[in-house]
Amino acid sequence: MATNTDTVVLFVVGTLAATFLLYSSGLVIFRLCFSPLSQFPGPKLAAATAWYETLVDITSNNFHEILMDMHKQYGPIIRCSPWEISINDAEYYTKLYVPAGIRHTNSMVQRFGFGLESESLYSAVIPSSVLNHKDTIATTSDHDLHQLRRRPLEKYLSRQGIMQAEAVIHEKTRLLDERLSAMRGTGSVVRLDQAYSAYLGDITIELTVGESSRMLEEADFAPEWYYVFPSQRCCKRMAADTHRLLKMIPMGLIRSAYPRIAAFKMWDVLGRDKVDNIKSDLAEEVVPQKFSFFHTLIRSDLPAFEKHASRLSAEAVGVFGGGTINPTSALAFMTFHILNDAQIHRRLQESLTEIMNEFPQKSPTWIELEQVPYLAACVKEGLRMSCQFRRSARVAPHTELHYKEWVIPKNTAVAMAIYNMHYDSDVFPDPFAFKPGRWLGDIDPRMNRHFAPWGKGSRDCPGKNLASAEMYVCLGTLFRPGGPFSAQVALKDCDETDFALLRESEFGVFPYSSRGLGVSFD
Ligand code: HEM
Repeated sequence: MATNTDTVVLFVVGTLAATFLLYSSGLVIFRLCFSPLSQFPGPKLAAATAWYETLVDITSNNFHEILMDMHKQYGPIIRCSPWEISINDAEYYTKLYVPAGIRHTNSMVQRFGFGLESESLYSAVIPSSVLNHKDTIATTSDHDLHQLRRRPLEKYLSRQGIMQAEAVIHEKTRLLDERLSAMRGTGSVVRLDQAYSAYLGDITIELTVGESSRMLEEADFAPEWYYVFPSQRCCKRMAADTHRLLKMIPMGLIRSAYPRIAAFKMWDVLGRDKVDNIKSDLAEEVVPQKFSFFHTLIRSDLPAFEKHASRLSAEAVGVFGGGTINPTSALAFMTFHILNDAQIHRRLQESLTEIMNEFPQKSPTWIELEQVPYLAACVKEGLRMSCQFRRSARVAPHTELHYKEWVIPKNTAVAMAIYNMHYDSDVFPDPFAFKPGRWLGDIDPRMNRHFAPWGKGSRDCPGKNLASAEMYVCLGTLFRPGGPFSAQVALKDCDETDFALLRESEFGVFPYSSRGLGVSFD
């Protein structure tokens, strides 16, 4: 027999369930019939609830493909979530992703599931407040604050800025070249992807905080730094509290128990330590060994709240990550495909004969290497394929946007996926194949319009010149005739499956089970 308490519990649960149902139905009816976006075409399910995309993210991670199919079915402009429009028309890319001088652009604060706000699904799992990452350039939504934060980095990493700092790239490239060349004929096997992450980490850290981290000199190329990336993805699946706990456990203990997690912590600690060092150097008027971004930033006239230690260390972590993760994936991806195809390998080597003929007495500059057509073709093809897979929506807070006959209300999130443009089979036939030759000769002019590996506008990649210089100098040096890859090198314990880009992250990443880029020098 039901007691009074049971009746009360049943009543409360029933009322809550009914309220929830009523609220959800009302919300769905509003979104489908009365929202200012209700006139836009697209699947009703995606317009009704963001749980649709959230569930795809959790189960199959292929929303970018589903989005492409939606465009095929409903046309170039669709509503892809309750609050977001997606456009698939490369001609519109530069109209949406505009420089700061053209109009104000906020980034979209991502929402998921019930519509909770979060920078991404990732930071919904580990809130950015836990990582202190919410105050970085990349995670600042408001246009004005974003510009204030971004301008100094943009200037420091401009084409001119990188040309001045190029000596660091050449110095590290020679070191990498010497280490790999010394292995020739020894039968040694090296994890080239780890070597690249040490190389890129050393350059980024030296340029941004003025001191070398010397990972390239370590016997095994500092695998901890390399594992920061997969460990970040591993932590992504954990609860926020796990990360909070991690912060309390001594580094040595974690390192011995689970080195990959130690890498994640190391990243955080490094950001804080470097910023603290610079602050105390500046207080004691110690002259830095090398000019650096953070020295300039801390000395600049930015408002004091912008120079708060926790914000700056979060920014440092962001720049170290941006400077290592994407370029490592891109370089390893390109190197795999070049080594995996004897014809591409031979052609690249031949194309470098003339420009590299005075090496090591003289290294050609990044700008000179950009002029080698086949090298440029390999870099472009690699960037086309290892691009950003998720879309980055932009919001024009003060103006309506116009696309063909459509008027998009102001303050609406509008996105265009780089993936849709880079993998469009009309423009790039056989888009999943690495074919540098497609970039040579009289190319379809649409290819350049579809190509946006760095994004565009006021929030494009500020590291594009640095990354580009690194890729040209590194590939040009290592693949030159007489270089480390001109002797008997073979891919070791890896094949295409290890480099099949996963779309689960912002950018295409290698599968978690990837055996990495093993190369043997026989
Ligand atoms: C192959 C190498 C790289 C690729 C393909 C790449 C690509 C991108 C893209 C597409 C964006 C725009 C994301 C968006 O629209 O939401 C971006 C943003 C960013 N990248 Fe890169 N990047 C690379 C290397 C670097 C490097 C070397 C650095 C730093 C030294 C860096 C730092 C950043 C930062 C801080 C942002 C955020 C910019 C903002 O929100 O204003 N990236 N990157």
